Amino acid sequence: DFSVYNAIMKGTLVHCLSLHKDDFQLWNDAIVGVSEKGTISFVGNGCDVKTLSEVYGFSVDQVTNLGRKFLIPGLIDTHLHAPQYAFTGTGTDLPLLEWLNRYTFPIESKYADLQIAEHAYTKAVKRVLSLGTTTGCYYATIHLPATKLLVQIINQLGQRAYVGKVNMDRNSPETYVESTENSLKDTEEFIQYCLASGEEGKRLVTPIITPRFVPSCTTELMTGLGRLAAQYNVPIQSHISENCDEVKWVKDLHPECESYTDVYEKHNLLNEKSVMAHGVYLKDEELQKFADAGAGISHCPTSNFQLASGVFNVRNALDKGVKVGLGTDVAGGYSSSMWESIRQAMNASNTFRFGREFNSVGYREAFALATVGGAEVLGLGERVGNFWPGKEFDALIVDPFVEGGPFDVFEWENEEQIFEKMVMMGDDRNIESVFVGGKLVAGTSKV
Ligand SMILES: Nc1nc2[nH]cnc2c(=O)[nH]1
Ligand SMILES: [Zn+2]
Repeated sequence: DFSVYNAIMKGTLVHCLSLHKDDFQLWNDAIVGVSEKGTISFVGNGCDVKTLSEVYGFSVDQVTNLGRKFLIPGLIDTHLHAPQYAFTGTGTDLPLLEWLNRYTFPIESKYADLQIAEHAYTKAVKRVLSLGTTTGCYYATIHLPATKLLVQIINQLGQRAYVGKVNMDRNSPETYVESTENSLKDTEEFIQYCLASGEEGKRLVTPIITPRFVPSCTTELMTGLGRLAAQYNVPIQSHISENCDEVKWVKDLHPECESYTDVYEKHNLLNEKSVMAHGVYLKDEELQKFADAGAGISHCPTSNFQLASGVFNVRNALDKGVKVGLGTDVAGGYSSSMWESIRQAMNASNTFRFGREFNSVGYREAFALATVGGAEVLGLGERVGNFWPGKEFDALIVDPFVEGGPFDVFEWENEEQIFEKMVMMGDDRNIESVFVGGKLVAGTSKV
């Protein structure tokens, strides 16, 4: 029965089975079968099409030949702020706490207006999809209606996502703050709204509990959020130890806690479903708590450099057994592109190598962090991140040879060098197709 396949594609497949260096695979002339349901049926390497077609029951003329184009997993942005997309690339002059008050809170407060929200959220989601981000873990704002609207927009545009209504009931401007009671009530309504938007396993959007960060949330609010997370069995995201002044502030606010990590832990906000952004200043004991809890870190190097926050040591976190993915942290980060995050993750790791021996993160590993790493951090390791049969076909067709593209390829270069050029210099001009769950949702081929 040939109709069980949605597509059969032949091209150069590049993916990572895990973060381990031996699990990077680049296969010329690989063949991937995509089922009717949008999942990966099979992956063939080094076999001739005829034999494969007999084994898997497709006809040879069903095969789309991608030539020397690459087939790679979609990129996973484990931390971005949808409302901040509007001012991405500006406000690059201040450190975190000043940046929040001066640029971020005034912009986010505008999302009380649904027209502004619709316009900006549509632009934001379209942009990241076209750059190859097939899964995004989003912060919205404190506003329930606009956050529901973000869910609708993501569903319409066909991206896979985690979306959080932001919670803030202290240390926030008068124009951008909520009462503890409303914060919890709106969060619960938002969770129910998302969960009702489709069946488990088929839904594109998952609700995520989103205390902005410790300074923005009272103990009472954090306790309530921890309870909601457990009651609805939903993931949790926040920020942690991003900046020195922030860490000091949290210490002053919570003298009863041993560490920043301890604050989240004591409020039941640190578990295997938690994604904490940054973690630049986490002590080894805190990283150990992350590893023990199964909590993940979203490493956002572009943001860490832009806000002059500091440099996260990915190698150390990985050595301690902590799950790590990459994020853009737009607009703390000046780029919505996960390709930029990959490059900045390499730069960040290279800073630990200045003048000494250090096993820094190379391009293969950074690519792994942006795919399988992100999937693990979001608890989606069984569903996305690479081309393992049975997983969702969340994938990109990348054309390194595109006319007018951002780099040139020379005839003596091999496939891996070409792929490395894509990782280091490629952009949306090279991204021909973006698939989520087997459905074409963006790319230059989609007009
Ligand atoms: N980078 C970043 N850090 C934060 N900490 C609390 N809020 C934010 C935010 O919006 N961006
Ligand atoms: Zn952030």
